[in-house]
Amino acid sequence: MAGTEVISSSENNDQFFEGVEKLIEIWFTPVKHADLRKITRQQWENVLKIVRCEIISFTQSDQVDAYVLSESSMFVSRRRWILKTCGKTTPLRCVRAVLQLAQEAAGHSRVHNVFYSRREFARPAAQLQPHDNFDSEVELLDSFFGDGRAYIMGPEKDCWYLYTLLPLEGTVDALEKEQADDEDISYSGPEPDQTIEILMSDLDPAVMDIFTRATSANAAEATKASGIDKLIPGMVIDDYLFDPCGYSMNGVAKDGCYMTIHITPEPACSYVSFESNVSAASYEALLARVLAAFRPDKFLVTVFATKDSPAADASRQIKKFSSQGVYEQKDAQFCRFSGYDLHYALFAKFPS
Ligand SMILES: C[S@+](CC[C@H](N)C(=O)[O-])C[C@H]1O[C@@H](n2cnc3c(N)ncnc32)[C@H](O)[C@@H]1O
Repeated sequence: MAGTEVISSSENNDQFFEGVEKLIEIWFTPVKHADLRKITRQQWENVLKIVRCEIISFTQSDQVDAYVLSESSMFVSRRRWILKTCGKTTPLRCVRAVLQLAQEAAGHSRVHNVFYSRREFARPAAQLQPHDNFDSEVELLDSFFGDGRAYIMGPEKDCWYLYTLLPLEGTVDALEKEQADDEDISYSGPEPDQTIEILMSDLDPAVMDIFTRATSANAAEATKASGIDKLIPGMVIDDYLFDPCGYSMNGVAKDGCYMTIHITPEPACSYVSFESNVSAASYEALLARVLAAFRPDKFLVTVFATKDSPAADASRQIKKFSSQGVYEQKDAQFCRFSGYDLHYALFAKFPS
């Protein structure tokens, strides 16, 4: 597919694929009748050409349209757009086109907030501009959004980059209220929101085998054998098994929650990402289930939660998570943004 480049390593002839994704999430200020789902599939296909990837599957709930892509996933809801792409894709190159479509086709002209994040790539120099370094990514984001802030968390090789807007405390709510009054929508305050992401590397080869065509006949078989279907109950699953290996899935629930998992099983570069906006008072059990399913040697976890989210405390608990002595916490950081708290933590298996 357009963005797929499997590079051969000259050292050991192992196949290399950059599983690490770039993740962009844009929230628009609510406007009566505005809805990003008015953007047609053909229009999204044109946008994704700029990114160098394609739509391979689609599912939806009442609140969210979920696309499995040749390189990861896209989620579209009334006022939130999420694009997560791996390999050598170029998601930031399509932002201008998305902002234009949001205005012209969906009725959204005001950006409420933006989150762009990614882990350090296994091979940063192999990325295409602007993704070959964070400074260029920030420069491009600033050219769209103006008042962004950039953060780098964690130690150099395992660091996690984040760009977000930093409206003054209270401004976002005031803007939303003002907009709601103008539009005659009853304003019920900012929506509680939360996202947990678990980015895992150096995974158990026996688990990774499940995500090859040699072991699993199809995606549904891999989903069941790995226990992915049991991670979060009530999800309608749309899964895809690549040939000869590789796996992607989106899950959508009736209440609007989503989950998404992407797997690069090649032994030289094994990588799995898990993400969901499911709300929970504690993420400890979910994290334990994800780790038991994939058995990574190393993982980093991030939790964003608004102050009124049931997960507001869950993000603090991540700091204490130790998984019965299997993992050691290597680093932890905390940031307070307007309306959101963010926790980042890095874990590695205790040496056996
Ligand atoms: C799209 S998937 C999931 C990537 C994800 N970001 C992750 O967490 O690793 C990538 C895996 O599928 C494999 N693959 C096979 N055919 C592919 C294709 N046509 N496009 C993208 N990946 C493909 C890659 O080698 C890799 O193992």
